[in-house]
Amino acid sequence: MKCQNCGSPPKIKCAKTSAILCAKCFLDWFEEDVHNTIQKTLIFNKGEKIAIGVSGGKDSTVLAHILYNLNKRHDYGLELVLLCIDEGIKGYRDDSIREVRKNEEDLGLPLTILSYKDIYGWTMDEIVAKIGKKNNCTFCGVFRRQALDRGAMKSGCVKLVTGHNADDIAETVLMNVLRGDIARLQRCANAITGSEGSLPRVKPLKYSYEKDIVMYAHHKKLNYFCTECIYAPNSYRSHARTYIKDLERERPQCILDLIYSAESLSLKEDVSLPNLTYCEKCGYISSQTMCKACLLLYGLENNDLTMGTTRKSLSILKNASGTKVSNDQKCGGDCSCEKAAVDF
Ligand SMILES: Nc1ncnc2c1ncn2[C@@H]1O[C@H](COP(=O)(O)OP(=O)(O)OP(=O)(O)O)[C@@H](O)[C@H]1O
Repeated sequence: MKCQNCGSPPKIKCAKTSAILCAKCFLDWFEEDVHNTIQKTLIFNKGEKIAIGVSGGKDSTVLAHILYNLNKRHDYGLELVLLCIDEGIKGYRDDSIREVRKNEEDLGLPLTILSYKDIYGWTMDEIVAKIGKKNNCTFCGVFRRQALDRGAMKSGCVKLVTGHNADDIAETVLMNVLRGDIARLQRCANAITGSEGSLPRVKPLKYSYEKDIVMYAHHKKLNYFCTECIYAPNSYRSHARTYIKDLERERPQCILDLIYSAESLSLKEDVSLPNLTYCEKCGYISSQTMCKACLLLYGLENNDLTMGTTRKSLSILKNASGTKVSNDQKCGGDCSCEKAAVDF
């Protein structure tokens, strides 16, 4: 067998295309594939300041390196900065932050680290000590989403880039189908998400397969942290992930097809979307009078250990604000393991 591109001894089978390539041709192909996504989806404009959300994991590490290289090679004209959120999870995030710092050194990009403790007054370790492991992913996802937004805005960035890959998005599509969440289903596969008032979030790896990302990191010898969050439960997402991995073994194209299916959807006119306003407490964009993070903090501070369940949140929100609330005030966020299939 030979590399299909240059005839050298082959090393890698691309998960996305099934092509057999040598390491060099694979690395070139992978970078150009991400470049094509960026070109096709028009996610950047020249001169923009962009925050890259870096957790120290493989996806965001690969994302930071590729964006850095493509920005120079193709003259995107972007000003790139790194943004890391420290959730306060000992034995997990403190270790991954060490990898983030290595990326900072390797790339020479400015890094900002913001902590839940500073923003919300609580670490995830403290939250879990209080509420247990059952709903902790809801807190983490909601808090991280806001923290990333706040961090990026504070640094003067106009967009936030995340390392969500094709597998992540296919899982989210499937979860939204299974939950019948049509509004999220329609937008969860977009390359740019985010509504008025919150920063646009972009996903340049949305068509990149997880297996190819791992191969890229391996052959580029990138440092990354690869331990699952110690608080991640047996979540709904992990079932979707297992199911898609099984399907992928039979037919690798299924990951892209799930994404294409969601991209092709359009909402019927009678599907109503929430109106956006600003949180009365903290001023963050919200579809209710109190944003999700303030609602969760309210529950924590008032010793309501059942907070995070939709019904309970709804009743607390009603009591706290005296206003009418809709079913949109569900748990949500960007944590990969939490039960809701949120758009990011
Ligand atoms: N603590 C964090 N700080 C900054 N960005 C984060 C953080 N956690 C997640 N993100 C962003 O959200 C994306 C998806 O989150 P996910 O939970 O899948 O990350 P991960 O599995 O910890 O790491 P990675 O996606 O980098 O492999 C990440 O690629 C990253 O861009």
